Formats: sequence, C-alpha cells, structure tokens
Amino acid sequence: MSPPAIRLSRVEKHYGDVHAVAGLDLEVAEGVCFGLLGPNGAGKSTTMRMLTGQTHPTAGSIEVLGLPVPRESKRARALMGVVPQKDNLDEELTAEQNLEVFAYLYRVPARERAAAVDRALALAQLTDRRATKADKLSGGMRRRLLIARGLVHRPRLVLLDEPTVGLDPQVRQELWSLIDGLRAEGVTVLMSTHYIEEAERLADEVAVMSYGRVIAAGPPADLLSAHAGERAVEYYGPPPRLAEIEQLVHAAGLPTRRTGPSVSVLRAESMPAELADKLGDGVPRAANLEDVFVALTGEVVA
Ligand SMILES: Nc1ncnc2c1ncn2[C@@H]1O[C@H](COP(=O)(O)OP(=O)(O)OP(=O)(O)O)[C@@H](O)[C@H]1O
Repeated sequence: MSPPAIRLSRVEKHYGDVHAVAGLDLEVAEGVCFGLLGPNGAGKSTTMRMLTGQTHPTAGSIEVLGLPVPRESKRARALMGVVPQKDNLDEELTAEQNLEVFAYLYRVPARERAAAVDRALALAQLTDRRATKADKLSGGMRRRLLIARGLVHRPRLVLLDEPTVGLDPQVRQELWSLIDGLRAEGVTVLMSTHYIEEAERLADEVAVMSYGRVIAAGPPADLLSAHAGERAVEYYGPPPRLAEIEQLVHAAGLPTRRTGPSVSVLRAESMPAELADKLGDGVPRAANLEDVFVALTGEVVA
C-alpha cells in the first residue's frame, strides 16, 4: 500500500491560551476525497495552514506526500494545489493571466504553459472569458477560476478551504461537479467545510472536528450507522408537545435532537410500533451527518 497523502500525528497549535488544534491525528489516503467537517472555530483553517507551512505547529508531526512539514514545506507546496478560502485573484489581470502567473510560479515548463492554462480555463468553464479581467467576473466564475488556478500544475493533492462558502446553491452545485471530476481523475482532495451536505455529497471519508480534535472519522455511511442509525422521523408541534415526545422517546432508549420547530427521533428503524402509535404522524427522512455531529457533540453545525 502507498503511504498516505497526508498524515498528522498529535498535532497541536496554540495561540496563547487558545488551543486551535489540540491533539489532531489524521490520515488521508491517496486518491480519496476527504472532508474535514466542523463548525466555525473547530480548527479546520488552522489545520489547512499548517499543511501548507503557512503556520507552524506548536507540537506533533506532519507529513504531506511523504515530506515532513514545515521542514520541507517548499517542496511539498510545489506538489500540491491550494485553494484558499479568501479570494485573492489579481483584479487587474485577466482570467488567462491569473492562470499564467501561477503556471510560472509553479514552474510549469515554458513550452507546456499555454496548454496548462488552456486546460485550466476549460476546467473552470471560462475559455470564452479568458480575456475578461478578474474584477469583471461573477462570484461563481471567480471561485471556479480560483480552483482552476490551484490545479494549473496538475497537483496530486489539492487542499480546498471552504470551497463554496457564501455562494448561491446553483454555483455550489457547479463547484461540486468540478470537485467530483478531480476525484474521478484520482487527485487526492482535502476539503474543509461546515456544510454538512457538501461533505455528504462529495467526501469518501469524513473527519468530524470539534475544539481542535477529530472526534469521529470514516466513510459517511459508517459514521451514520455507528452514531445515528439509518432513519430519523421529525415531529412538529408546540414546545410542550415536543418536550413530551422527547420524554417518551428517551424512555424507550432512543436518541432525539431538536431541529428548530421539530424534534427528530434518531434510530427510528428501531422504534417500537407502540411508541410510533403514541407519537402520531411524523415526517420520515434518512439519517444525515448533521445527526451524527449533534449526537457526538450536542452542538449544531453552521
Ligand atoms: N492567528 C490566530 N490568532 C489567534 N487565534 C487564532 C488564530 N487563528 C485561529 N485562531 C483561533 O483558533 C480557533 C480555530 O480557528 P480556525 O480558523 O482554525 O477554525 P475553523 O474551524 O477553520 O473555523 P472557520 O471556518 O471560522 O475558519 C478559533 O478559536 C480561532 O479564534
């Protein structure tokens, strides 16, 4: 078996009293799309920044594509593509020029640069906008360009920090297709997100982070069966009715969680018929990673 693309072992990052990362163990296998899931402040961005060598760990060890980081972060950076959360395109340059600059910085050989830029433009679906300045592109186009820029040198590993944050649902779908395409090509993807649906839709494996640690990791289906079961049923009603439902369900040994104006009964596939009768009509749905997260932490994501 080939060594993992990313390995973090007992990694800590302290900012004064804040332990942004607090004993992180993580392995990402080659060719996998891996989702780092957790609420704001869980330590996802700090982890990403340590992988690129932008910030150094307080303790622990990090390897990226077999190279120790931060010692060899320059070599590691040359092999990976990094797509930052914050859009830092050069406004003055066209889509094509933004890509050319990165092809040069990533040392794509001069005779291959034009083809690399063309390929990245096609990937971003911006071939017909190649001569448009970045400040004239829409939000979705800019984000696609930002991703394509990180891919111009055909990296084996791509880090995507919150790739679709703040974008409308249609643009998000487009980016999901783009990321899916990378996975199909065998590129290893590490993506941080606080959108449950994004992790569910794209990730082969997920690590749930809370307060700087991984509290559960594995393929989404395994996490669901271990922590949330197969199905949930949502019941709506006034607060006293919801409290009553919770009491009845807990007495039967099943977990619940509040979701706004409703109570979700988890592991509903094991609900006794008698209890189902008492609870009346509910809205059945499949269990999701949010159920897992809440079951593990009591916190609500996003
Ligand atoms: N440079 C810094 N100085 C001080 N504290 C920091 C710094 N960077 C991060 N932190 C703190 O570390 C914790 C983890 O932050 P981090 O940005 O890694 O979380 P996150 O999961 O990526 O959340 P977000 O999605 O909001 O970026 C937070 O409490 C944050 O305030």
